[in-house]
Amino acid sequence: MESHEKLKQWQEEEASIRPVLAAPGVATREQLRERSGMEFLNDIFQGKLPVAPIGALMDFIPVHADKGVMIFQGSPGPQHYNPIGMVHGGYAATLLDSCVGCAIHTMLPAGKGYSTLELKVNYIRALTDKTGPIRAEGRVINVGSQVAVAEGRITDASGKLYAHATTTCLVFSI
Ligand SMILES: CC(C)(COP(=O)(O)OP(=O)(O)OC[C@H]1O[C@@H](n2cnc3c(N)ncnc32)[C@H](O)[C@@H]1OP(=O)(O)O)[C@@H](O)C(=O)NCCC(=O)NCCSC(=O)Cc1ccccc1
Repeated sequence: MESHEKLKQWQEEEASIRPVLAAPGVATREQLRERSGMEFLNDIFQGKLPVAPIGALMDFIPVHADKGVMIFQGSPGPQHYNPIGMVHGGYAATLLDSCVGCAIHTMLPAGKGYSTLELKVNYIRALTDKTGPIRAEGRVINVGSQVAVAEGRITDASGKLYAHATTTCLVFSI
């Protein structure tokens, strides 16, 4: 697909998903415990559970979840800058932490939770307010009974890579 077609597709997908999402908030422990990771994320997509407040703060949304895969989309703007002229590294780190963690969550059964133990980010090229929509795509590498690992990549609609990450998460009963 040509990059301008992909850009249009990304913009249309974001426009169709945003109105369905519920207000930002935090699920109760019971809502978390009784759903598998896929059920939990599907309920967020259907507006039955709140979206993450960090997404509202930093202006990114979930756009896709499947077994082992999670994608967020955002458009970096002036509010995300550091004082030296490009998007703060925390923006990419936040999207990458989100997509790799949720990718792991898609593999967990009901009654299991997770938390990031470690995140390693490589910044390949600077994000700016001209970059346009970007996607952070997380993919599971392995999910064990106690430890899960995943990787994530931030790209624009032309496929240009901006940052990538690996994570180690703890898996535990909730
Ligand atoms: C530049 C480099 C570090 C090294 O790249 P190289 O190994 O030499 O690789 P390569 O030559 O392949 O170039 C790759 C791309 O880089 C571009 N480019 C190259 N040289 C320059 C240059 N001199 N100036 C500008 N751009 C340059 C080049 O055109 C190409 O892009 P293109 O293919 O044309 O689209 C690159 O990895 C990078 O920008 N990473 C992102 C770092 C980042 O955003 N960190 C997070 C923010 S920091 C933060 O927030 C901390 C903080 C907090 C609070 C307060 C203050 C600070």
